[in-house]
Formats: sequence, C-alpha cells, structure tokens
Amino acid sequence: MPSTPSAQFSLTIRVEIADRPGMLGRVATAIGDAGGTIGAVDLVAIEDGLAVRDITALCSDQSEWDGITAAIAAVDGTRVLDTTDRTFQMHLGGKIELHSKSPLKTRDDLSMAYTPGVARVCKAIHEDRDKAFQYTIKRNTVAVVSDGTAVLGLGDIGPEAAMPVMEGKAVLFKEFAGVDAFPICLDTKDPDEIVAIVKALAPTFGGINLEDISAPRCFEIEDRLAAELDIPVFHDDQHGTAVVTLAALINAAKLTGRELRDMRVLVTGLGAAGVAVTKILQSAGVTEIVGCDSKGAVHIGRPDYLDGSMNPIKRWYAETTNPERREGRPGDVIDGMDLFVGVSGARVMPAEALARMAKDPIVFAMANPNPEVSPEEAAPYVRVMATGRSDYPNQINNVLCFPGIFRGALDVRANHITEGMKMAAARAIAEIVPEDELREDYIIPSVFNRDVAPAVAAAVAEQARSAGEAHAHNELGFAATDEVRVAAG
Ligand SMILES: NC(=O)C1=CN([C@@H]2O[C@H](COP(=O)(O)OP(=O)(O)OC[C@H]3O[C@@H](n4cnc5c(N)ncnc54)[C@H](O)[C@@H]3O)[C@@H](O)[C@H]2O)C=CC1
Ligand SMILES: CC(=O)C(=O)O
Ligand SMILES: [Mg+2]
Repeated sequence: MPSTPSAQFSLTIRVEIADRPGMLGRVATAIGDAGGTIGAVDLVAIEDGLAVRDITALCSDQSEWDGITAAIAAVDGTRVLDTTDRTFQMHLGGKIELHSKSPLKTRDDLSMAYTPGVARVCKAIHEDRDKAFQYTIKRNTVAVVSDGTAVLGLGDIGPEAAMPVMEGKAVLFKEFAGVDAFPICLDTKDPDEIVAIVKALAPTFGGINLEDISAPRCFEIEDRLAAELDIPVFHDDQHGTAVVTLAALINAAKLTGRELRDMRVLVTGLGAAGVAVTKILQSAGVTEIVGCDSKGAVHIGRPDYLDGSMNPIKRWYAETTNPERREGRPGDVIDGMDLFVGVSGARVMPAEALARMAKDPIVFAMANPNPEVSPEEAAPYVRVMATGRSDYPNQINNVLCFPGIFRGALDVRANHITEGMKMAAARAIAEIVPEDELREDYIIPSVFNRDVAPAVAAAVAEQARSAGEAHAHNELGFAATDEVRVAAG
C-alpha cells in the first residue's frame, strides 16, 4: 500500500528564495521533512538575486500545512509570500456553468432560439408531450437532488453545504458519460415535500439521481418517486454503491478462489448504502450476512426488535440476516467473515479485529472521506483491501456506476432502472478487469478508465431492451448518444 499522504490538502506556496545554488534543494528537503509531497515547482520571477517560485505540495491535514510553511520560513534566505489552498480555489464561483449550443448573432438566430420561432416548438410539444425528449434538454439532463442530510460521511450538513458535492456529481456525469446533470439542493427534509418538489421538477429532466439523502427517509422517497414518475429515479448512495460493491466482490471472489454463495459477509452501517449493498449481495447469491448499525449487530432478539421500536427496514434486515444472532460491535462479530463491507464512518473497525476473519480476508472500507479502517493499519491482516478514496488502489466508488447507468437508461428512454439493469452494470464493471490481470491491488477498474461508463451504458441499455424496459419510441434516445459521441470526437 502506498504511504503517500492523501491529496485532501493541495497547496500552492509562493516562496521568495535567494537565487543561490542549493537553495531550492534545501527548501524541497524542508517540505519533505515536514511531511509534504512536492507536486510541481514553477518559476514566477527572478529579480535582484531573489527567485520567486510557486511550489505545489500535497499534505494530509492543517497541522502538516502549518508545519510545511514554518519549515520553509526557517530555511535561511527564504520568505513565504502566499499560500493558496488549491481545492478551495477550484471551488471559487462553483464548478459548473451553462453554455449555449446555438450562436446568437443575428435577428434570424434570435427569432429561432427565442420568440417568435420558439413558439412553434412549444406548440408541437403542447400537442405531443413526448416531443419534450426531442426538442428540449430533457433527453440528456438529470437532476442531482439532495437534502444535505447524509453528505459523504459528514452527515446532516444542510443543503448549502451539500452543494459542492452535488456540483461534483454533475461534473462526473458530464465528464464520464456526456450527461448534463444539474445539482438541486433542497431546504426541506420532509419526504412528502421532497416527493412533491421532485415531481414538480420532473418535466425538465430525463432522470432523477437522488444523492446523500439519509436513511430511512431515502427508501420511501425513492420508492414513491419511482412509482409516480415515468423517468428513471435512482438513489446513487443505495444502488450506485451496491452495483460497484458487487462488481468488486465478483472479482475479489475470483482472485481468492471463492464462490459468492459460500461467503460470509459483515456489513457495517445500515443506512442507504448498507441496506442496498446487502440486497444486491443477496440477489447475487450471498446468504450469510450480518449487519451492524450504531447499536451493534442487528437480529431478531435485539431489544428494539422485540419492543417494536426498530424501523421497518431494519426489521426486514433482522429477519433476513444473522440467524446465529451474533451480538456486539463490528469488531466483535467479525470472526470467520470472508468480507467486511464498511459504509458507516471513519475508524469504526479496529484493525486488529481483522485478524479474526477467514483466510484471505477481503475488506471494503468505503466510508468517505475517511474509511472504517485505514489501508496502512489493515495491511498486515488482509489480502484484498479497497476504500472509497482515490489515493489508494482499488477505489470502490459509485462514480464507476452512476454516469454509465444513466447514459444507458437515457439512451433507451427507460422508465425505470430495474434490478436487472443494476446487475448488468455490476457485471460490466467487473468484466473491465480481465481475469488474468486480477491482482490484490487491481480488482476494480480505475475511476479514470474511460471504458467503464460506455460498457455500463451498453450493458444497461441492452438489458432494458431485452426486458422490454426501453421506451417504445426510443430512436431519439439513441440519437442523444450519437450526439454525445460526435461531441466527444
Ligand atoms: N464509496 C462509495 O461509493 C460510497 C460511500 N458511502 C459512504 O458510506 C457512508 C454511509 O453513507 P450512507 O449510507 O449514504 O449514509 P446514511 O446516513 O444513510 O447511513 C449511515 C449509517 O451508518 C450508521 N453508522 C454510523 N456510525 C456507525 C457505527 N459506528 N457503527 C455502525 N453503524 C454506524 C448510521 O447509523 C447510519 O445508519 C458514508 O461515509 C458515505 O460516504 C456512501 C455511498 C457511496
Ligand atoms: C461516494 C458517495 O456518494 C458518498 O460517499 O456519499
Ligand atoms: Mg453520496
């Protein structure tokens, strides 16, 4: 496992350095000794025997940042002029903007794009509502809807604070699948209100991606919207995560010579992700599952099950898992498990407990931004390790799923994203890694692998067609893909 710091802090430090031989080397050593990793060094100016340089450095936290600037300042003949946090800089003014597809240079352009010409298009759609897919952004646009209640592992941080993540999802939709996604953060947590608002917004969109809405409200919201809307509704934290987890498990099982039906699995965190991961693993043949919530392992003998205070989804969980009624915290119930799936929060699993797993343990510690157990601590005990982060190998992140699954669903104008489409997506992601290339640190394709989203889209579209989920008049959907292909060159 690499021991490089995470790129959570990426800094550009502007430093004035005496222009003498060896000075840059001394500054570089000071940064390294303070825990930083140098990314780039650019010369800004040389004047009066002083060189001004921009040094880009990665570090893991604020104290390391302070240590780096102090260490540079302590080198004789240097002065720190400025420090820029590159992550904040990237977010200045937000991460996305709209562009017009049509030139607007003449009266003629204007009278087609807007009034009077546009009125004929409006009337055509008024006569046939379906034409919205042909003549508006609907066919290629997805709403990324959040109420800010379960943002990464940061919890209920509110709609404004959720926006950078939702903008990020929109960037990923566009980058990987050519889908135009728009972030919408709602100032309500009331399921009735959320359902009503999303339904009212639906005419604009070809799909709804629910994001970072906490359990158990997320289950009801998704079910109601999926039943009431004729466009795909997909809660990414549930199903995107489940699809990618299954993809990684298919390959980890192959690598370690196991069958899914023989595996024992511990899932920690029974919210949106944990429940959906459990369901997809059950559909894929896994039968022995134990789930832990913040009170410990769930089973039908637990006091909150017996006194009726457990919520319905956890009651279902208690009734379909943990027949042995294992009791305790995640570290207490891990004995003999083949796989640990963490979708809860940072440092929930003590590393030493992993020693009690079955032979060739597989650990997917997927909480963001920090995993249940760090790869460094887990390394002595596990054979296959994955996290949700990009700074370690084996990144299990729903970005491998949601762009492609919506691409496929929009292309065939599917009304729903079915279980079959999710399974097809999982298999497509798994198959990107050729069997003879599987390794402990390569069970899942990189999120930058440009083959992933098209492969997922094709598998999802094919599954929708063969299951009769593709819209009867789907030619326009296919055309949308062609345009994306043309635009992408
Ligand atoms: N790598 C990936 O692609 C994804 C990772 N996640 C991560 O999974 C975590 C959960 O996300 P969601 O399910 O969307 O949130 P959620 O709020 O719906 O569920 C979180 C659940 O974890 C439980 N939990 C918290 N601390 C716990 C503990 N110490 N032991 C056992 N359970 C505990 C909570 O009670 C809650 O039920 C977050 O950290 C999130 O970033 C979520 C989706 C995708
Ligand atoms: C990746 C993601 O969707 C999450 O951590 O919530
Ligand atoms: Mg999420």
